[in-house]
Parts: sequence; C-alpha cells; structure tokens
Amino acid sequence: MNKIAPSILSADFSKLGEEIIAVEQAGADYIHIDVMDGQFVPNITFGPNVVEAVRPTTKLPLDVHLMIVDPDRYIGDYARAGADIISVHVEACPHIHRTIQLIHSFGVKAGVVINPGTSLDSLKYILNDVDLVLIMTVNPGFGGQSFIEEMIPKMVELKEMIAATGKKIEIEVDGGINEQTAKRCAAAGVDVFVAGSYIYNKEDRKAAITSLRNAIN
Ligand SMILES: O=C(CO)[C@@H](O)[C@H](O)COP(=O)(O)O
Ligand SMILES: [Fe+2]
Repeated sequence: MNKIAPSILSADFSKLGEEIIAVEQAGADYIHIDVMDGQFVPNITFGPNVVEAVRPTTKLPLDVHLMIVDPDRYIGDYARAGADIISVHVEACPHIHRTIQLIHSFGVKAGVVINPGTSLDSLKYILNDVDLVLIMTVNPGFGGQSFIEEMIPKMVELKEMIAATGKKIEIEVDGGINEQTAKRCAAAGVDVFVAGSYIYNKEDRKAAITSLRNAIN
C-alpha cells in the first residue's frame, strides 16, 4: 500500500507535537522532516534537537530529508535523535557511496534524493545500496511550490531501474503534491507521497489525508 508522509515544514511550529499527533491519528505513514542549512538551500529549519523533541510524540517512522552541505557531519546526530530514515542529496555528497554506508552504520534506512535537474544516471552505481530514492518534484527549499510535470517520466524510468535490481526500494516524491499530482505519480509507480501545504494548510487534516489516500490507492 502506498504511503503518505506529511511534511511538518507547513505545520504550526508553536504546537509541533500536536500537529504530529493530528496527522498520525488521521492515518499518516511517515513524518517527513525537512532539514535546511541556509547553504544547500536558501532556508534554515530543524536541528537534531527538534527531531529529538518530537520523537516521543509519535510511533511513526521519522523520515528526515537533509538539505544540507556535507551531511556526513550530522548524520550521527540525526540518527541518535531518533530518525528512522535519513535521506541525503546526491548533489551534496562527493562520496555518496560512503555516506550511504555511514547512514546504515547507525541502523537507519538510507535514502538518496535528486533535484529536478539531476539525472537518474547519478544513481546507477549506488541503487543497490539504498532503501529509498526521493525524486524532488520542486526545487528544494520551500513548501507550497508547483509540481514540475517533467518529473513524471523520471519516476517511470526509476521504477524500471529498481525492478532490474530485484530489490525492494521505495520511490518517494516531494513537492507540489495534491490529489491531482499524487494520482499521476501513483500511476508512474511512486510508493511514498510527501505533502506539506496540501495537508497542513487545511483545517481538517483527516479529510486531507483521506482524499490523498483515495487518490493514490
Ligand atoms: O523538501 C521539501 C521542500 O524543499 C518539502 O518536503 C516541502 O515541505 C513540501 O511542501 P509542499 O510542496 O508539499 O507544500
Ligand atoms: Fe522534503
């Protein structure tokens, strides 16, 4: 079954715990945490202490999306803080194979992320080693942006690459996900749907998650 990962980037930070409990009760599968450093992307968000603080509020896996330069410096901190999945951008990792091993060394699932302008070729020699591939469907840095249509064929091609490995590797999409775009991504073979503004900008989070789930299953 396809999974929904609400991004807390669009939550009300003054009551983050309640915002996480609300989406868990509404049927979310992962909690997506966007970590930004003001260098790799032009925005700054959550340090490991925020992950540690929200960890006890939910049983759901914490899906940590690192949008930071040289992420090796902080992978241990986010793992110890309670991350279940840590994803790094291939654009930020000169030694991506080593970085994936580092994530696994903490007993955490490893994901790799590619920006809209990055080719699937960058994954060719590491695909066997990862648990998840995240295709950015917007340029990273902010919530509430529009879905980039050209990413649909990228999903289809990635699905074929993964099938050739014979392994169970999840495809996640992130950015501009709503009922319409999610439906098209699901048809392209996507497993995990990150949604920030679509869920958190609505008063009724349960209705938002239910309509997204109906669109993707
Ligand atoms: O990683 C990012 C943005 O860089 C995302 O996870 C956003 O939080 C998605 O927000 P929406 O496009 O769903 O509003
Ligand atoms: Fe994200």
